[in-house]
Amino acid sequence: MPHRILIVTAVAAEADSVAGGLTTLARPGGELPVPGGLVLRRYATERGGIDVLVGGVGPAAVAAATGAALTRAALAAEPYGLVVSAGIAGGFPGRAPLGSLVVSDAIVAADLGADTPEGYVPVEELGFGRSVHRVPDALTGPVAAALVAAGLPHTTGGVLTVSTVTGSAARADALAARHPGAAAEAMEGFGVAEAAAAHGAAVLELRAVSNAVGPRDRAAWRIGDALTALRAAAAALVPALGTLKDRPCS
Ligand SMILES: O=C(O)c1cccc(C(=O)CC[C@H]2O[C@@H](n3cnc4c(=O)[nH]cnc43)[C@H](O)[C@@H]2O)c1
Repeated sequence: MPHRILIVTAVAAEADSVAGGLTTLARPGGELPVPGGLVLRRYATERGGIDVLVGGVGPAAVAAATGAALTRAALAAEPYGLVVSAGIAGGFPGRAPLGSLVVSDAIVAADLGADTPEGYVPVEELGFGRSVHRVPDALTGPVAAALVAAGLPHTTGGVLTVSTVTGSAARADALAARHPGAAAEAMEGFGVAEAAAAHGAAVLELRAVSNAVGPRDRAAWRIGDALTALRAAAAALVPALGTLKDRPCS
């Protein structure tokens, strides 16, 4: 069975960057509707197909969209082996500078738990659910190597999924202390990961840093630079994506 990959972004600008990078090596294969008013943009490579989906902002919207795309693929007997959550993100200062890339070694729901007088308690400690998808080295390693080969600055680390963008130093410090391996925060990775895991697909998160995690400073955002980096990463990854083994996260 050919290797099939689904790349999920939150918004169209991110999907445009990914598509721009893919088309340096992959052939456009048209568009396909997905139930729920979604559209897949399709690309063909020598090793299999890559589909790009705009799944919406936030973990709930993107999980629903990713689930719809995965279900369509399963019903069509063309399941995805790998799902990639891609887009812009906030980078933790000192770990992921503006314009650089982050490859996930873990995808973490940073606020899926309970606040208690003793502090935050993740769902695992409450006795239900999970808040972490660990990404195997077999996925993270080749992707990071492809970015190195293309000369693209990157960090390998945890990517936090939040429902509220961090806007204060106190919140940034609390997240960094609770998740010392975190390199970036965004709003979709965990939703994509939950949908992928439900279908037995491997999952990876790839982020380009548009802003620092910390006090809100809209003037300091570098969304254009991040979208340019995302495009370069997509181009660099086409050969690597086709060689990755399908390994679900743990
Ligand atoms: O209004 C603000 O202060 C603000 C700051 C950063 C980002 C936003 C967004 O609405 C973008 C959300 C969108 O982009 C991803 N993203 C980018 N930077 C971050 C971040 O620092 N923390 C969380 N998400 C971020 C996210 O995945 C969404 O798709 C607003």
